[in-house]
Amino acid sequence: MLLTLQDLTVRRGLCPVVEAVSLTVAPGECVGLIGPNGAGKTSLLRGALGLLPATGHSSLAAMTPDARARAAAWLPQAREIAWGISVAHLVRLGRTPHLGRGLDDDGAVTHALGRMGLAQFRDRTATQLSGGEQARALIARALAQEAPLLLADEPIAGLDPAAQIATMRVFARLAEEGGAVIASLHDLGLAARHCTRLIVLSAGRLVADGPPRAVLTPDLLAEVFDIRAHLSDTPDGLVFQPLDTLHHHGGF
Ligand SMILES: Nc1ncnc2c1ncn2[C@@H]1O[C@H](COP(=O)(O)OP(=O)(O)OP(=O)(O)O)[C@@H](O)[C@H]1O
Repeated sequence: MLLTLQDLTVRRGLCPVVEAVSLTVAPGECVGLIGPNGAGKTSLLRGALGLLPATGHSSLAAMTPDARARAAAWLPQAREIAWGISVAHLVRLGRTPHLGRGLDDDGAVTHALGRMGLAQFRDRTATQLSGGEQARALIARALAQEAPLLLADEPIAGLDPAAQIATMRVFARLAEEGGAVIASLHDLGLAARHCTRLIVLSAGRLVADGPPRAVLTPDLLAEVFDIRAHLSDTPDGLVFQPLDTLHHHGGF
């Protein structure tokens, strides 16, 4: 297993915002972590990494920082790049856990830039990229780490449609190559099409876990997301379109 969580509970202040979550993630899985705003997705990812205090067990949080940096790459939600360094230099920072180990760091940087369609940007100053380009550069930095597991918090937010699809395909490919990805996502259509498995959080609890077709039922969409949606199997895969809010939870 690349990740094991047992009864992971994360508190912010006195309130548990993630409650007794248990799950395992195996090589080959591209997992979409879904749930409404405030459901606890970021808290779960950060708790699993040991970046937030948590009770219960996380196999990653239990590792030494060096071992963890080789076991898992982390793409946080904040996308701002503060340093006026080249894109290649930024992506190379992802190699930090491996430096001095005689690995092909230049090759890993070039490969990660290529995967994110940034080869022509490698010598540009990172702070002079557009918001979406900066987001792709930060994904490339996480890819350059070449860890078996990637945890990504809303990785496709702010990307144009082509870049969103391409990024989800990169994640699916990582899983096919024997790694695993856990990405928090709000776009349920892309989650349904590209993930092998969806994990649903609602008010800090894991309420569904399985293949997209089994998880995205009308009842779950109504109960957890407060929406009605169209779902159909097509030659292009599962197509999901939100149609309306149900206002069970009051709407705005
Ligand atoms: N620093 C904090 N102090 C207290 N409560 C917090 C803090 N950060 C987050 N919370 C609360 O914890 C809960 C879970 O937040 P979290 O960011 O994990 O949700 P999320 O599912 O990632 O949401 P979103 O989709 O909006 O990013 C929310 O109710 C939020 O208000």
